[in-house]
Amino acid sequence: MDPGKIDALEECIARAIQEHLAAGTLDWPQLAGLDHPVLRVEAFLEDAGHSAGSTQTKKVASRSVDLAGLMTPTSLQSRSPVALAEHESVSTRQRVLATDNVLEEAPVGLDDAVVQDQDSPGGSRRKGTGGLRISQSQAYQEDMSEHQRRMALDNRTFPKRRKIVSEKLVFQPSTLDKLIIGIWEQIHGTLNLDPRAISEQFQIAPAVETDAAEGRIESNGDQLVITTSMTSNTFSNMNVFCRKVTQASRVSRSIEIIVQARWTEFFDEQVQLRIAETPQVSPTKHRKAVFMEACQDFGWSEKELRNKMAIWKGYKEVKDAAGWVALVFTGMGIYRFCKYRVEFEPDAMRRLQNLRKRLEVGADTLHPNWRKILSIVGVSCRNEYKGHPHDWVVFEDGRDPVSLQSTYLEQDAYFNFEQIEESIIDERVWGCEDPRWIMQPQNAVVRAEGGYICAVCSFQQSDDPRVNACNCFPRLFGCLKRTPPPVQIYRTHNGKNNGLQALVPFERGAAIGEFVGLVTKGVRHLDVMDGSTATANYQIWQGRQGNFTRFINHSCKANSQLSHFTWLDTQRIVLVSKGIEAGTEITVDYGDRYWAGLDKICLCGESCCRYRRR
Ligand SMILES: C[S@@+](CC[C@H](N)C(=O)[O-])C[C@H]1O[C@@H](n2cnc3c(N)ncnc32)[C@H](O)[C@@H]1O
Repeated sequence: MDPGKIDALEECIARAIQEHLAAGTLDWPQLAGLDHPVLRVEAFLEDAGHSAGSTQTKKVASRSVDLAGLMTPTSLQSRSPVALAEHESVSTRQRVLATDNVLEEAPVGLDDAVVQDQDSPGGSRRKGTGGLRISQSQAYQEDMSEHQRRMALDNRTFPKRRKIVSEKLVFQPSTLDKLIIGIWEQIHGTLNLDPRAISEQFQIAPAVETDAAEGRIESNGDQLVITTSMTSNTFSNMNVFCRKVTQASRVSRSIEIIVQARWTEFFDEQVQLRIAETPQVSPTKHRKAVFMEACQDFGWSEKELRNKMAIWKGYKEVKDAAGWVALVFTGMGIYRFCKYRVEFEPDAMRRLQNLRKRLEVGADTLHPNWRKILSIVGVSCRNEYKGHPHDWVVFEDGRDPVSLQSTYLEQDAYFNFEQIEESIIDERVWGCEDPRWIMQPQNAVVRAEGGYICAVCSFQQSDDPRVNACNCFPRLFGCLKRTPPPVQIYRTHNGKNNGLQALVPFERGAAIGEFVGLVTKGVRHLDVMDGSTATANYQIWQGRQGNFTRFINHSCKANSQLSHFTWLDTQRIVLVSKGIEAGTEITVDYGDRYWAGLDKICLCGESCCRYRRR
């Protein structure tokens, strides 16, 4: 089919539907019995082609027509007061959408069908005029309560990927900051601490002769020689092998550090034991004797061991403050941190202490086997935190995390929240259709071959990483397996209940996650995200299902933004960073409509706050 012709036809069909319905008010008495009749009109265009089996069907129009707005005064008269009240509120609501001009195409039918007659006394007489355009009239007093709690998207372009010079980040991140960020990155990384995987890794790592299907790794004297040809099969084997070796070396780094920290404890215990046995000898002498014994066993010089011990002592101090979890998941930063000891002051240690439980939440939920590695140093402990990392609410002051559910039970005894990765379509509302579907002209040709072109970068999109070339949001679409991002739900200290905190920095333009929930419609007086395409208006409700984006608070000077992005012809709402520092609260601007008439005041604390007063 010629895409140009289809577009023209689509236009005609849509106009024909509109004109037909706009031709006059509906005088169907049967409508009177319904509270809020909505007619859904869908049009499909089929090109049967010349040969059998080449039929192509294409949806060209999808409209929801609010029949309430097209009813004549006669049919309205016979309706109940409740229905009339509903009718009033619907008309007001739709006007709000129209005047805000948020929807490119609001549900048709009502806005121009019911207009205020300015000439009549009191201005309240209604007249049916038909017509399906979005009203520009502002004559109605808006009923703010009708559209409050509805978040709007920021339709400006995505934040550009450049690093902003932060007001606070005048200095480079301190070594402690680097250490902490390194730990969070490991926790949210691919470290595999499953004992079976570890033993497999350790079998392959020291195995000098490993026969990958076509590649071969052999020992040549004291060198490793890798003979392999770069065919895709061999490359794939090499990828697996390289990943295993890298994993093994990361795991062995974790083991090395926990063993060295534990050895330091053994050393001190040994000194204490000797002092207890022969108290007449001075502690310094005992210490020296134990030290010399160790030098001999290690085969190292005094200087060598002394230097190493200084660093290992640092490991132990980090462990005493932040727990074993900090050592198991530590990045390379710990060596520098312990070697130079520039930040080993009480404040830093307190900061690490306050992180301990939070790190454990991340490690227990993302790496349920991590504690097993501690058996190497004779420590046994069970996981404390089960489920999803975002099933827990953490505290900045180091208090024990609490279950997410427990933080809402007071307001809602039946509160529960299912963590989901992809939005769920509310079938009662949409049947088996996804209202987020977008017909992108540039995909008219490639779609027939199963392809999709990104409207932003013009490269091909695919869930298969080998085919995908769109790199707009690689963390979310097309490239990597999605894992929970390094963020935690935490208890805010300024009355906003829970909020979302960034554990690592998110550079400007980076996607943090997708706003997912139940894709529905018609939710009122609850927090929802309004979304719209050219053919449908929908809402995403996160009341019972969703992800961490459900817990983002508003700020009048937000550090992230919710924007549209079309992935595989389906509109997605993506949380994009505007430049976020590690340890700060992630915020978005809910927009005016959310706060309009809402019985709450904004606690963002910014000098530019727009909703400080009711
Ligand atoms: C989407 S929820 C965000 C998570 C919420 N704080 C919670 O604990 O579930 C939106 C609600 O959070 C609160 N909130 C978010 N931002 C706020 C702000 N800047 N000032 C006051 N309350 C805020 C309001 O109660 C608002 O209705």
